[in-house]
Parts: sequence; structure tokens; C-alpha cells
Amino acid sequence: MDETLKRYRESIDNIDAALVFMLAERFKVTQAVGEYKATHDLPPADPGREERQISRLRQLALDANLDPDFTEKFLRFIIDEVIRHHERLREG
Ligand SMILES: C=C(O[C@@H]1C=C(C(=O)O)C=C[C@H]1O)C(=O)O
Repeated sequence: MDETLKRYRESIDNIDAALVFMLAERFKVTQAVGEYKATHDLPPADPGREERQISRLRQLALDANLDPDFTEKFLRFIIDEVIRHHERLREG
């Protein structure tokens, strides 16, 4: 394979691995949040928190030259999955 393409792909491999580790850590914490909510009778979703977080990350995306709409969609996808986990924990 072309050496340049190979080097780019090695970098992509490392970034993708970091993304997986970061997502795993995030879901570890959100799992703990879900258990806390289930035992303290708190609702699975917190739309106010979501709105603040999405707005903050849209701004960070702009600063980093990343598409803020893409960033919001990506975050929404993750948050929706977290909420599904929290609903399941609440149901027991
Ligand atoms: C993790 C939480 O639960 C939900 C998931 C969120 C997220 O993944 O960022 C944010 C708010 C909540 O709808 C929380 O309340 O902090």
C-alpha cells in the first residue's frame, strides 16, 4: 500500500481506538447516573441539561472547525441511547 495512505490510516486507527475508549468511559459514568436516578426517583431524561450541553458543544465545535450540526447529531445519538439505558434501569 502507498506509504502516505498507510500513515494516515495508522493515525485514523489510533483516533478510532481513543474514541471507543472515551465512549466506554462516558457510558460507565452515565450508567452510574442512571442507577442513581433510578434509586432517587429522578426522571431518565433532563432536557435542560441536554440543551445546555448541546449548546456548549456546538460552540466548541465551531472553535475547532468542526460542523456544529454534525456535532449536535452525534451527541443527540449518544444521549438518546443513554436515556434508553436509564429508562431500562428505572423499569428494573
Ligand atoms: C447523563 C444524564 O442523563 C441524560 C443523558 C445526558 C447525556 O448523555 O449527556 C444528559 C442528560 C440526561 O437526559 C444526566 O442527567 O446527566
